[in-house]
Amino acid sequence: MKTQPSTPNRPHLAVTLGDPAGIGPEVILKALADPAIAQNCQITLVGSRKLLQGCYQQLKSQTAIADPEAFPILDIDLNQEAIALGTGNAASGGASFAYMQEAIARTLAGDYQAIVTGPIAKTCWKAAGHPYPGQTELLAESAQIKRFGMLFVAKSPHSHWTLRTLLATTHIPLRQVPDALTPELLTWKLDLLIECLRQDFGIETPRIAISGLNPHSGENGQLGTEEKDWLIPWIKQQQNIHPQAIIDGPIPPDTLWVKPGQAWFGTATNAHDAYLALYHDQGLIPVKLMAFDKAVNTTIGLPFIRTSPDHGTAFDIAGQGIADCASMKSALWLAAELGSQRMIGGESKTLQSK
Ligand SMILES: NC(=O)C1=CN([C@@H]2O[C@H](COP(=O)(O)OP(=O)(O)OC[C@H]3O[C@@H](n4cnc5c(N)ncnc54)[C@H](O)[C@@H]3O)[C@@H](O)[C@H]2O)C=CC1
Ligand SMILES: NCC(=O)COP(=O)(O)O
Repeated sequence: MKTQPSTPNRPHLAVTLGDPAGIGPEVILKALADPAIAQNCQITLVGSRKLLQGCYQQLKSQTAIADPEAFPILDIDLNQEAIALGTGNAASGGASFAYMQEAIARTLAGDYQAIVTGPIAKTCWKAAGHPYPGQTELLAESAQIKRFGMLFVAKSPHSHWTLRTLLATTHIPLRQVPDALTPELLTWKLDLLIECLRQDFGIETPRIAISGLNPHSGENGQLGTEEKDWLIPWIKQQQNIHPQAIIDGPIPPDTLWVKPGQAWFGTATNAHDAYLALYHDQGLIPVKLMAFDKAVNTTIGLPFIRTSPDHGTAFDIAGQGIADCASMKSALWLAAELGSQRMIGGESKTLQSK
């Protein structure tokens, strides 16, 4: 295994390949073709060396792609013959699960400051006998953390404004959402968000917008009662508990995204520092509309940094060389930035040559 020089404040990132039948290896090697990334952090690739080599050899004549041998590789070569690009199955799910287990164990042992994960398919994990809703839940369980959150971070290339969206509930059926949403759940999600904004983004006096659940936030109970019954009183209570913050809401879910949309394109300057969406698609439809090629999925509440691109395994285009690596690049940048910040234990620091 080759090693890279260890430089102060240059965090060490474990980068898992994700599902080997998907676009994870391709977007990772494409992203690492930008030399600025490795200037700001140390990278160890976690996954099959053979697969990385195959990806590199296949694509090197048609696109800018890094030679995987330029990085240390934790080689995990599982069931290679049963894995076919574009077809996720139990073998590919078992492999991506093993990559994650290795990265998590070594990160918990102190080898890495951050894990950047390639996308996995939940169905393939299930087929391999690992029925987790996602990587987020595996990370939290392994770190023995009960309170964690899925926060999407995207920096606008138009205005440089940063969109931050926390999901209050994540991978559960829509039908279960109203019952899962409770004042207790929202209280600790909001606490996590406020702490993350302070620690990782240097925002001591955050402005946070909270979505309603029902159309028009229930229209005073006529279109749904959750807002009237508990969400409005809960927000008032939280405003008293967090006097340093401004907590707005419940904002009708359709209009909540107008201001961030304008801020993204540079036509508004007074958008909030973060948005709390009550369920997966309420938050991720606007995030992906604005920033599919930019957004980073981060897990907050863990004892280490975790980032990931916002997209999935894209089995439909795997092996074609056409996958866009921009979201993976953003995930690597953000992990390096947050890692170096936490290492110096200080204020927000923006990396060079971004
Ligand atoms: N962080 C993670 O591990 C995530 C995993 N997934 C998983 O991915 C699998 C597939 O999910 P889908 O809903 O189909 O979402 P997807 O993001 O994999 O694909 C949706 C569409 O976007 C395209 N696309 C995705 N990433 C792209 C890229 N980098 N460049 C160009 N085109 C790209 C795909 O070709 C497809 O047409 C599921 O099993 C899901 O669980 C989904 C989201 C995140
Ligand atoms: N839609 C977001 C998503 O699927 C993220 O999943 P994971 O990071 O928990 O694997």
